[in-house]
Amino acid sequence: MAAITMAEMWTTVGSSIASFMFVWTIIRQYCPHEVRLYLEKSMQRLMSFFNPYIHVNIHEFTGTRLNRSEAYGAVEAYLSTNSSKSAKRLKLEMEKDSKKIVLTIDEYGKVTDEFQAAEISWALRATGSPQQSMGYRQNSEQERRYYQLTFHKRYREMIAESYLEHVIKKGKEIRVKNRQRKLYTNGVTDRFWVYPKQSMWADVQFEHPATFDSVAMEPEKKQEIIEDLLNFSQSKDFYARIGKAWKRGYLLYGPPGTGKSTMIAAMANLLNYDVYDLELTAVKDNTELKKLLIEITGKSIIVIEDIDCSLDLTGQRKKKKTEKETDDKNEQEKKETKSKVPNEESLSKVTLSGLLNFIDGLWSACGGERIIVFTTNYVEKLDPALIRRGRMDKHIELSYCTFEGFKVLAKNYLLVEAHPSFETIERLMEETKITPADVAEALMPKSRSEDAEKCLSNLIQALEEAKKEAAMKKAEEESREKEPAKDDSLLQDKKDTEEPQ
Ligand SMILES: Nc1ncnc2c1ncn2[C@@H]1O[C@H](COP(=O)(O)OP(=O)(O)OP(=O)(O)O)[C@@H](O)[C@H]1O
Ligand SMILES: [Mg+2]
Repeated sequence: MAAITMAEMWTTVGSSIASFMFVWTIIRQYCPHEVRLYLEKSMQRLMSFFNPYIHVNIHEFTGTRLNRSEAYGAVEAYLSTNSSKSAKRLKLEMEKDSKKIVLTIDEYGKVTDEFQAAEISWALRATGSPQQSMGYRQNSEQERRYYQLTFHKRYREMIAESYLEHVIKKGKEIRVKNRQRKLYTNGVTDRFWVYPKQSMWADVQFEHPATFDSVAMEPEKKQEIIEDLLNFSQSKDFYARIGKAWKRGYLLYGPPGTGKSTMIAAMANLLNYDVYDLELTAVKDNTELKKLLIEITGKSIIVIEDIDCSLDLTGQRKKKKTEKETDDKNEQEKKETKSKVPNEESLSKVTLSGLLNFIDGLWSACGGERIIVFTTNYVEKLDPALIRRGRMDKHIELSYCTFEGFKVLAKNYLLVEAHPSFETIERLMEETKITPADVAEALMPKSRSEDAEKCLSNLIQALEEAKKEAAMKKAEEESREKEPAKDDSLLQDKKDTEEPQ
């Protein structure tokens, strides 16, 4: 009797489910969109009464904002790392400003995640009607996508307190890693005055291939710089604790061709930062400098190349003090800078104080996580205030090529780590000065037939020529030094012979 009742009961349940499904299908197909939404919501409410699972929705667009929500973007990036392993419905995306293609779950696709032994599931859903969706323009009728996070209610606290933070943090990191980095320049500022709403910076994709592996310098020094940079990029909390803006200044100095610009590219590639190449001579005045600064985002390197030639920043303070100094000295100074600074006065009114404010004034703290790099060939010409620690925190000298530096270049250019000619090269490098740029040029195969052997002999030849040239220069200088003495002695002789008369 009981068995018959059970069978009957299951039949009744089965047929009720079937009729419900039938009615639901009719509703989905024929009911107006608003009615369907209303019924769906009511159903969800009813189900959630018995359901131990909690849902959290992260919408692509919130309120009236036309921009995608940051949280949605972060979740999407986070899910792109594990969804390809477990989800069955995937979609391929390539966001604007992203250099990578990403696979994320497609609409109605699902993916599971594990965190502190809790099983969490993610799904991509959409409300509204897809037919009416028009790109990013939103209204209540259009399709709105959202990620739905589902977990058991016993994990409520853990999810709210740590899991969501973990997802957003990881997602942001992935987005930063995947984004296409930019190289900005202010060389075309005129367009700002024509179209005031446009950015003062023009940009191109940053694609410099230099890395610290390709920079020729002593391994210990290189390691120290890498650690310094990595330490800076991970020290947000430290800077907040000590009450200092999250930025760091590097002064790279040394003769031309020793790798200053190469190192900046390597820094940007190491930290995944954008590069803002600031052309000071194209900045009209201090106000414009401030405007440029405000537009610079975080995770960026601001570069001012050849700071000694950019403007007469070296002299402006001193000029006031030394007005009474002899005209000769001023003439000499003018001659020294003239060749490097064409029409500087007519181009820019940026002052030293404007630049000092740019580096560490109140405005410099907007944005955070910035590195400022100055490069110069003549560190001694710079105003001490400009390069004092706190402004330029780390001074790095890039100098002539050492044997260690050569070994890096030989490995990169020729794939050679040891060779009988290395001994000669080491000896010659101790005897003469050669820039890494010259070494790199000598090691570069000039035709397909040039092998490592030939390139190394090219370098030996270049070193020998540099040695001869240096010897000749030295001899010339010595003879020039002796000449006045010779003249003096001739004069003395003449005097001696004239005196008895
Ligand atoms: N330390 C280095 N390691 C690797 N390559 C280098 C190094 N120095 C120079 N080079 C090579 O020489 C070329 C010129 O170097 P770079 O432009 O970095 O020199 P620089 O110090 O910025 O010179 P300048 O003072 O004239 O601007 C680069 O393209 C690079 O190939
Ligand atoms: Mg350079």
